[in-house]
Amino acid sequence: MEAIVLDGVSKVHTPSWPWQKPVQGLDNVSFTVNRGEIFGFLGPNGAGKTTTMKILLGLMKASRGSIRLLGMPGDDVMVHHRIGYLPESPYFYDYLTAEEFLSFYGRLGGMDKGRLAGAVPSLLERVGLLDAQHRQLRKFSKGMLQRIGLAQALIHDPELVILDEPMSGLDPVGRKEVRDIILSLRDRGKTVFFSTHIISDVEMVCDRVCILSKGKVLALGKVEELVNEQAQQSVEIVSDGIIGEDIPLIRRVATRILQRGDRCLIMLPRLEQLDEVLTAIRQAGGRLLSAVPHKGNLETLFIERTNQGC
Ligand SMILES: Nc1ncnc2c1ncn2[C@@H]1O[C@H](COP(=O)(O)OP(=O)(O)OP(=O)(O)O)[C@@H](O)[C@H]1O
Repeated sequence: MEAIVLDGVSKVHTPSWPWQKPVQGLDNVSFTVNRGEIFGFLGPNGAGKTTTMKILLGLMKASRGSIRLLGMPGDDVMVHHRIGYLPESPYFYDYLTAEEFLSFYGRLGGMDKGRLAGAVPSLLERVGLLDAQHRQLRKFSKGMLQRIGLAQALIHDPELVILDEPMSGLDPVGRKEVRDIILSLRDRGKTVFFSTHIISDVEMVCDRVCILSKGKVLALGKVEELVNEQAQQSVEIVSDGIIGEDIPLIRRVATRILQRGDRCLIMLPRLEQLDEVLTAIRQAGGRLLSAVPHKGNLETLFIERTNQGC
C-alpha cells in the first residue's frame, strides 16, 4: 500500500503585491511513495521540494491536484498524528534541555507521561544524545541540533517520516549518523520521505528517487534502474591520429572532447551514435584505441536531466 500519493499537484504562488508575477512552484507533479521504503526527493535550489512537503503536511494548499497520505485524504487532520516532520530550518527553544524539548513535542503529539518516560530516553539514545539529555539546546552543536530535530520528528513513533534536508550543514560523520537513523527507521517498517541536494546520500540509502527541477518531475524510479538506463546510453571513446574538434560530427554529438597531442577522448551521450562516430574517426585517418560504455551515476543523471529541464 502507498504511504504517499501525489496526483497532478500544481502550485502557483500568488504574489503579495499586484505588480508581482505569480510563481509556478509546482507543475503537475505525480508520484507515489510505497510503505516501508526510503524515498529521496532530489532537486536543485528552488526546485519545489519544500513546497511539495508543505502541501503534503497541509501547511500550504495546492492550486490543483490531490494527495493521499497513509491511505487517507491528505486534508484529514487525523492522519497528521501518524506523520513526523523535520522542517528545513527548525526552530529550537534554546533554553529547553534536550529531554524537555522532546517531552514538549511528545505532549503536542498526544503522548501521556507514562509513554513519554519510556520514549524520551530511548530516542535520545538512538540519536546519540543520551549524554546531553540535561543540556540546554543553546549549547548544542549544529550536528546535535539536527539530531534532536530528527528525534522531535520521531517522538510519537510516526508511520511516515517527512524530512526536509535532514543532512544539510552536517559534516561527513554527522551525515552518516543521520543516514544510519534513516536506515534504522526502514528496518522498523517506517516510511521515510526526505529531500536533499546531496546526491551521494540518495545513492547510499534510497530505494527510489524522484528528481524535481523547476517544479516538474524529471526522473522517477529505483536508483539502480535510473543509473543503468543512463549507463546504456553513454560511451567513452579513445582514439589516436585525429583532432576531435576538427571533425564536425564529433563536435556536434560529443558531450566532452579532451585532446592530448593526437590522442583524443570523446564522450558520447548515446551508444547509438558510436557507429557513425567510429566511421568519421576512420575517414579522418584515426584509429580506435578503446570504446567503453560509461558507468553512470546519479550525479551525471541529475546534472543531465536538470540541464535539459532548463
Ligand atoms: N510563498 C512563496 N511565494 C512566492 N514564491 C514562492 C513561495 N514559496 C516558494 N516560492 C518559489 O517556488 C519555487 C520553489 O521553492 P521551494 O522552496 O519549494 O524550493 P526547494 O526545492 O525547497 O529549494 P531549496 O533547495 O533552495 O530549499 C521557488 O522559485 C521559490 O522562489
